[in-house]
Amino acid sequence: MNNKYTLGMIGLGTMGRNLLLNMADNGFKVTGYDKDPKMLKKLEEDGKSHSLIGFDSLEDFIQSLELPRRIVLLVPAGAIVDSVIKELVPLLEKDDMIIDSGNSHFTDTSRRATELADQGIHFFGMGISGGEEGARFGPSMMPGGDKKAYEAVKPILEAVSAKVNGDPCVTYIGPGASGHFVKMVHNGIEYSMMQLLAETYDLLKNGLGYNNDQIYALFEKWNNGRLKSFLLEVTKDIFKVKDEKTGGFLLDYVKDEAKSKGTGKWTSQVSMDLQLPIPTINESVSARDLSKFKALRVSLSKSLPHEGIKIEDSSAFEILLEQALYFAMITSYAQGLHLLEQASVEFKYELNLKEISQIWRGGCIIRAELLEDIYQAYTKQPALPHLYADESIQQQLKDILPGTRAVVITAIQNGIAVPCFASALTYYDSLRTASSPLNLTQAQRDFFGAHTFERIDAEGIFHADWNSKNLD
Ligand SMILES: NC(=O)C1=CN([C@@H]2O[C@H](COP(=O)(O)OP(=O)(O)OC[C@H]3O[C@@H](n4cnc5c(N)ncnc54)[C@H](OP(=O)(O)O)[C@@H]3O)[C@@H](O)[C@H]2O)C=CC1
Ligand SMILES: O=C(CO)[C@H](O)[C@H](O)COP(=O)(O)O
Repeated sequence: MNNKYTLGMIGLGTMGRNLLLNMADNGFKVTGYDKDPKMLKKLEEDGKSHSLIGFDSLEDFIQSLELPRRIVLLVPAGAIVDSVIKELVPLLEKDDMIIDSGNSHFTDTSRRATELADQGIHFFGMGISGGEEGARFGPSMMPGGDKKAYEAVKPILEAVSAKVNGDPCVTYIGPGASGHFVKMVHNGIEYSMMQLLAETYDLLKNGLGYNNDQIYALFEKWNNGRLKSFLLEVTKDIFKVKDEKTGGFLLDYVKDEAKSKGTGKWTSQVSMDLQLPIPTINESVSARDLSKFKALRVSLSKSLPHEGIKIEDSSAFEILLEQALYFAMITSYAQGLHLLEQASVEFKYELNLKEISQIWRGGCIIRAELLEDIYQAYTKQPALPHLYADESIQQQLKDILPGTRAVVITAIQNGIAVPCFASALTYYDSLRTASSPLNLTQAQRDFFGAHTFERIDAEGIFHADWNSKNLD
């Protein structure tokens, strides 16, 4: 009888431990390794009912796995992944598999896959989303790269993933580092949705003068409608939590400086490289970075004070704000999906946006009712050039556009910063404009740098002497 383990996890922190417990719940014979003995103890305590045990020796851990070995890494992204791989490789045999499930940068994943393939080891990058709860009870997973390696873990991944209408929230994403690329863009959308909820909070608190109980009630109402989503659900709950120290609301004592681990920034960086604009996601990255200038903000708030104008009709504004939030959520997904489409061409990822929207419907941080409509849009037209091109999305955008404009105008009049709301609206207006003013940009470039331009009435490349020509 084979007493070896089917799969081994390296890194038994928040994600690794919970994913391993989930695998054990689903009847898989699994084990883990962590360099921190406390993590092993915690795994064994939490996994008592499955007699789950871990190893504190990497050699023993590797020897305990059946061949070819299936090893999942859930360690912090970056240099740690390289150092774990370096330690692992001398202990592995040809055809063993390493699955990096952390938030690794996609270029690191490409490099590691190439280096390991040279040594006969199958490596693939797999984004995972859902946080602690998701890992424990059903995440969404985005595996890409070595298909043979994926096939070897597919039954395990399908069993532990979240399910929507019986469909597992995991699918083979595509070749190369596509799995990590898609997870990175997922996080870009996540940043944007989080910033939109923060701007909504600002408008309710500082525009309407709502207290935390009122905001909770409104978010709860919205979460029973088309805005229903994981992020709105957890955000609403934050408004209920009391601080043990002061007895007030904990949120009111949290410092307004947002941290980040890099995935949002990477999404913006690659969008610039691919010249595929995602301005609302970019604004959400900048908003976190701007928040870090707390001392400067405090000082400028004294020298540049602003008298806020209170919004009078709160009931009417609530309705408009719900529309604006929905508009900007659609736009956040639209930008992320557009970037995926471009990256698919550029990096030959063979991405299937229908399947990606399908596996995002459950388990992950950006899961939302709206993803069902998005999934339907890509089911109807797999080659949809942009989410805005879908008729049913267009109908929804038309209905909520006036409300969105009203909210952005009101915010600007009241001096409330709404970078993501404003940018979503401006993105929409830019994309629905057949004749943009960028003919002027081309003329300027040709004027000062002889950069040439194209004409709308003739083929070819042109240059003009703008200094003297046709002066009236
Ligand atoms: N937390 C989340 O919600 C999500 C996280 N991720 C990604 O998953 C990855 C893991 O995240 P998370 O579980 O939160 O991180 P944690 O820090 O909770 O867990 C990582 C674990 O790996 C251990 N570790 C570090 N170096 C080694 C090593 N050389 N050998 C063995 N074990 C090691 C750490 O030990 P020690 O602490 O002693 O260093 C720790 O126990 C990251 O890439 C993260 O970005 C992805 C989706 C969601
Ligand atoms: O991947 C995730 C969820 O999908 C993580 O929660 C993510 O690392 C959070 O990112 P950041 O720390 O930059 O806010």
